[in-house]
Amino acid sequence: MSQEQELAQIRDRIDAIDHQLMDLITERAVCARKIAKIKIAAGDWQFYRPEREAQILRRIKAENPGPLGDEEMTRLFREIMSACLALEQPLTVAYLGPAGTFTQTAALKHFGRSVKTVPLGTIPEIFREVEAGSVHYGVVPVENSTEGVVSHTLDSFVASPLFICGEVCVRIHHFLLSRETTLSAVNAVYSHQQSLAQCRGWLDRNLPQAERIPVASNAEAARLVAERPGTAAIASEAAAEIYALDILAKRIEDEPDNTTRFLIIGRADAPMSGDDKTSLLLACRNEAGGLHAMLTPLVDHDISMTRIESRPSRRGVWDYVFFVDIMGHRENPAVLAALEHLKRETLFVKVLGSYPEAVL
Ligand SMILES: C=C(O[C@@H]1C=C(C(=O)O)C=C[C@H]1O)C(=O)O
Repeated sequence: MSQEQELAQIRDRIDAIDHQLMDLITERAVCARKIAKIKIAAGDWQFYRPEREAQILRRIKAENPGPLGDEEMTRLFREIMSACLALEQPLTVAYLGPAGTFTQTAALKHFGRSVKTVPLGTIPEIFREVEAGSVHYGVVPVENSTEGVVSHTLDSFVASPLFICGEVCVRIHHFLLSRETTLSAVNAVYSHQQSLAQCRGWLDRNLPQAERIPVASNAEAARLVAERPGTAAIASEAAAEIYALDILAKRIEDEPDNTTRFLIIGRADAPMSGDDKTSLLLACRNEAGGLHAMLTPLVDHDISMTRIESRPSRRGVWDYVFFVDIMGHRENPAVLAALEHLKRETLFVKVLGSYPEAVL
């Protein structure tokens, strides 16, 4: 067989496979629609099921035979599920805008591209719109591996009735974007304060003369820079396209593993998926051994803590609340017992939500 004939044969096979794939995806979509009908008949308006989606993605990851990597395979299934869910109910998801922020990347990574993403200007606005029910979910950054906690997000939880129903991590790569074509023409760099901090070393070495100007978001920086000669923005690759800027330098973050964790907030948290986390807001007694008493119930019930953050409580000077993440769902017996124990040992305990551990 000539090389031409062999190629033609394999391409015929690919066409046949695509046809089969289309039939199967269609059959899957019809199933999702049937589920929607059953949900509606039962008066269940909870179309989006984060725990079910996490279970499906975990199974896909575990069963993936290769040669496609797990990340690629789960991404494809993420999009198929997103399209199926959109047939049941198109979700609206608010994120920290404008378009092109890493929070938008996080929203699309978590929900897939068949949702409608709604850019909002501030983190408190996202909380307000989700609370008001004008969007289904919100996505907010909570911590960065280089720069630590996003305090606006943690503080917003203190007075909010919302729950955390998911988490997603995004590897952050920063790009220097500008209308200028050389670094020497740049005399000011705009970005979100966290991004300026994440590229501090690179800026010190490559743009020591440029003023660093913090603005509300990276995408906002890109938007401003598009109008101002002599400036550059630190933002995502996506922002370069949206705001028609040139990329002056790629991947300028100081830490190559720079990752941001985002939370999905909604009016309810998630049922158990089998691999879950629970986020808590705790206040310990302001006395000797108070913090120890707060941690003992977790140790006693063999619960592993993945994070602890303290924030001023705003109730008095040197008074703190703690944001604690633990492994396990709040309905898990060991977690339930630990929560009961915690209620006795602390001033207050608020469960911010249980949710599937990030799969993607
Ligand atoms: C199909 C369902 O509804 C949604 C769509 C899913 C899917 O496409 O697999 C999974 C969970 C839900 O978000 C379901 O509840 O199973």
